[in-house]
Amino acid sequence: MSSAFAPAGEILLSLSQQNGHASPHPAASCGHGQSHDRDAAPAEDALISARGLWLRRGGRDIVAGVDLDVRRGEIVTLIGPNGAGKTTLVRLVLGIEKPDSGLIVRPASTRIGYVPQRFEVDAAIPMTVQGFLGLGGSASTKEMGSALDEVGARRIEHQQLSKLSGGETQRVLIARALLRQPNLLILDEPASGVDFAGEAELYELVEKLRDERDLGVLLVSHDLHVVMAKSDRVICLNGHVCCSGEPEHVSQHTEYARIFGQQGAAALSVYRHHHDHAHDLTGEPKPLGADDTHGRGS
Ligand SMILES: Nc1ncnc2c1ncn2[C@@H]1O[C@H](COP(=O)(O)OP(=O)(O)OP(=O)(O)O)[C@@H](O)[C@H]1O
Repeated sequence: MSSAFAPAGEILLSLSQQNGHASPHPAASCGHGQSHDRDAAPAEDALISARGLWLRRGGRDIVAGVDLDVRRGEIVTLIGPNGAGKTTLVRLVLGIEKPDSGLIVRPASTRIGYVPQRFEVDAAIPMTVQGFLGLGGSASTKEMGSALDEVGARRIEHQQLSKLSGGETQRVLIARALLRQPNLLILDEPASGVDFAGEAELYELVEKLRDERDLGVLLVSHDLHVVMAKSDRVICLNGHVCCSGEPEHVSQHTEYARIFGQQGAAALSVYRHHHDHAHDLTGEPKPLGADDTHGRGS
């Protein structure tokens, strides 16, 4: 295995192909806005770029020839069936896992805030939300309060972590990620363990943070309705990239239809028909406002 590191931490990892990998999976070229050309240069304006990532474990390719770019101000969502390699791809992007081959470029200016898929709280260890946010000691009480304000969780500042609901826990984890002042937020299934209404609210929150902070967002989600409503680009993964691009394009791709069937087709139409109103967090209709720049409603 060979590796090359560029100055100033720009190229995190560049490995030549190993383990007898052939060329990228043939289905990884659907031409829906995401490049899958092994020779394509990483995007210059991306917060993070990956080219030709491969990870092989237990005799099979878990991530096979995947390209990825996330830029400021866009929400990119990874979808795919269980075991498709979504979390593994996130781990590769974060540098937690090392690919067998491929290239990951992260400019020195990129600051990542990460919200993990699972977070176990040991009820035997007493810790308030504020105490948790203060772990590591770099944030002031004011900064912690302000991050909790931003995620709509100020009122639980002094509650025990172990007593929080799923949605509250996710908000606290997002607040913790914001304390790093990220320009790239990576969330692995932020709505797992959250009910339907809470899920919609969480994605509203992610969209609000993207808008207000001009963040790039890389999201893993199973909820196709929300994905299709909130994402600027979708990457449908099944080891390799089945298809990718704007939600409309992805929804018309045969691989997407094969994986998600009727449920997948319905997911887009629910959100992308023309409409003259939006809905608030309680589901009540409201007029389209100036902030409904994406024209998304229900
Ligand atoms: N270190 C490893 N060794 C062997 N297999 C692994 C390893 N890491 C992940 N896998 C396998 O790779 C596959 C992809 O896992 P991953 O968690 O990335 O999928 P996912 O798309 O996030 O799934 P889910 O939607 O269920 O969360 C799974 O079958 C998993 O068991």
